[in-house]
Amino acid sequence: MVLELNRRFQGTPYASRLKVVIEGDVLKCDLPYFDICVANIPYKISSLLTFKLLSHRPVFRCAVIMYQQEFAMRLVANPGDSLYCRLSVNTQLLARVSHLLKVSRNNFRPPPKVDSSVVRIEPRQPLPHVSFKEWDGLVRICFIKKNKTLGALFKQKGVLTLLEKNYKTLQSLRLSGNPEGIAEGNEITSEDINVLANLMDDISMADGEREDGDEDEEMDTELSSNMSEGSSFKDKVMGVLQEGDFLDKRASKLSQVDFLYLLSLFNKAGIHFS
Ligand SMILES: C[S@+](CC[C@H](N)C(=O)[O-])C[C@H]1O[C@@H](n2cnc3c(N)ncnc32)[C@H](O)[C@@H]1O
Repeated sequence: MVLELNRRFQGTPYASRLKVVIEGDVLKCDLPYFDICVANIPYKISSLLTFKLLSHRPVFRCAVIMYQQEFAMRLVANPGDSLYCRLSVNTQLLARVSHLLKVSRNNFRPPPKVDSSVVRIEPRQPLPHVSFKEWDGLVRICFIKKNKTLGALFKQKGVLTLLEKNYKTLQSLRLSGNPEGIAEGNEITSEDINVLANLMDDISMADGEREDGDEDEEMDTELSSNMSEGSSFKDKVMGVLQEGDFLDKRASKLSQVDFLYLLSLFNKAGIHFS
């Protein structure tokens, strides 16, 4: 991995530090200030390294990284694309990502088993004002099955039980006058992004293949509920979706702005995801 400092240092005593070489595990070492990162990375650390870079402060200008092609296509996927997933939404919250070029496995001797792609990552400046835990909590639910309507997803007992538990906890914190425990929509912090890096750890290359799996049924059984049909909390959740015209929408087609709007509607109704 090559980290490059700004060209304005050229001709100054700092010129010898224009490029930095650090020996060590990139996931464990502290990275210095840098403007540009160019890297051909081991693909198994794709998520962790990407979110480590995105949590680095001060924010870098640009990273050009080679990934396994399917991972790269998921990073840059747009709403409606078949590979659009939680990884795309979370990365694009923090950065503008663009696909630069495909690199066939036949460009290497011996050829590896997979094709590659080079992607450019430019962190957003400023970062959006959102609690990342809240954001990812919402996105996680919406992508349990990305082609299912949000109305159907949020009706699941497991989802309602989880949200009602958060809701009641926050209500009692408010009543007990302990607002510190209450999650507010605030500026994204590097702590938030570290949370993200850990969450992303379980977004494996197989994530896209899970879209028609049984995760929603798993949630139903894992989080058993006493909630009766037509309970007032369920009505509250459905009311939020209706207010934003989200009942018949599907995560596979929602943009960043849609997710931010939906999160703001839930939070306004006192419903939180973390
Ligand atoms: C240039 S190769 C690219 C390999 C190819 N993209 C792949 O995934 O098989 C990656 C280089 O990163 C090094 N490497 C592996 N894990 C690392 C880590 N955690 N920190 C720093 N370098 C690492 C390897 O020794 C290797 O030289």
